[in-house]
Amino acid sequence: MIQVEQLHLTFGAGTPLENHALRGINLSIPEGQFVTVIGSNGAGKSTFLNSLAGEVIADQGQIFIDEQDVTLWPTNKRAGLVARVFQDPLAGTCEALSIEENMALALKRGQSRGLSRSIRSEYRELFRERLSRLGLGLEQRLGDRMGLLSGGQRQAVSLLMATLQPMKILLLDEHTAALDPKTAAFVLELTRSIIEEQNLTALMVTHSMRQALDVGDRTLMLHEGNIAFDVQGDERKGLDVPDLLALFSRNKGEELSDDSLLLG
Ligand SMILES: Nc1ncnc2c1ncn2[C@@H]1O[C@H](COP(=O)(O)OP(=O)(O)OP(=O)(O)O)[C@@H](O)[C@H]1O
Repeated sequence: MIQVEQLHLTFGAGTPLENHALRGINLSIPEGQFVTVIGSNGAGKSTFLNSLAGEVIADQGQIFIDEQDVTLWPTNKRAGLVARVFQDPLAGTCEALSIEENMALALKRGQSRGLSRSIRSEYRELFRERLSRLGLGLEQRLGDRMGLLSGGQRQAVSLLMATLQPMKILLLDEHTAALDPKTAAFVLELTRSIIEEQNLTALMVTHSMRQALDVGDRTLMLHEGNIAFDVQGDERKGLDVPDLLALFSRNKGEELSDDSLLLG
């Protein structure tokens, strides 16, 4: 469960480059809900995810995860609660390390213990079991360097790594955008099944309005650092891309000028 109250964040406050990126976001997401997040370039989507992950700390407002006030917690303290997968398949893994070393690091996320002691036979079995569900044969390649894997294989492993240890909140920042359509569909289906199996609360940023409606339980649109609309349940069912555009115009009193949102 995520509760966000009056969240504000300004970059470069008091300088000529001052940018009020988050402007009083209020949001409540129940446990197990899968929320898709859309919005034009610069709307504040990544900044919002960064604030949930603890990578940036809000200037005002509060964030609660499972009723704990995590507003001032740094990233490492939130590691047992929040995990992320980024757009760039290279971002979530270390290419010089093997698949099993990467997975061992993921298992130790937020802890200070070293890597060498962590790869034990019991973990290998767990890694093999998780990798085998991908159907990519990676369970036979535990010792291969991550750098040998394709972008889609790496992104699938990143997703497994993010969800390897118990956690509550999964943040996906356009994690399929750099993949070809077939691989993107595979990673998206994997995402869906992991979220469902582990009953995770998830936010997925996408630049495709179509994908935002096809996936998950609820769709939010951010605009200029705040929520322009928020649809779920019966209201969301049956909505099409033009309906989202109309919803935006109705709520904000302006037309959406960013065509990139219609992609996909
Ligand atoms: N570290 C930073 N320092 C200064 N300004 C920043 C920083 N990070 C983001 N911003 C600014 O905050 C605003 C929101 O950026 P953010 O990256 O959250 O947008 P976004 O909705 O994710 O956009 P995109 O779809 O282009 O990724 C933008 O104006 C951006 O330039």
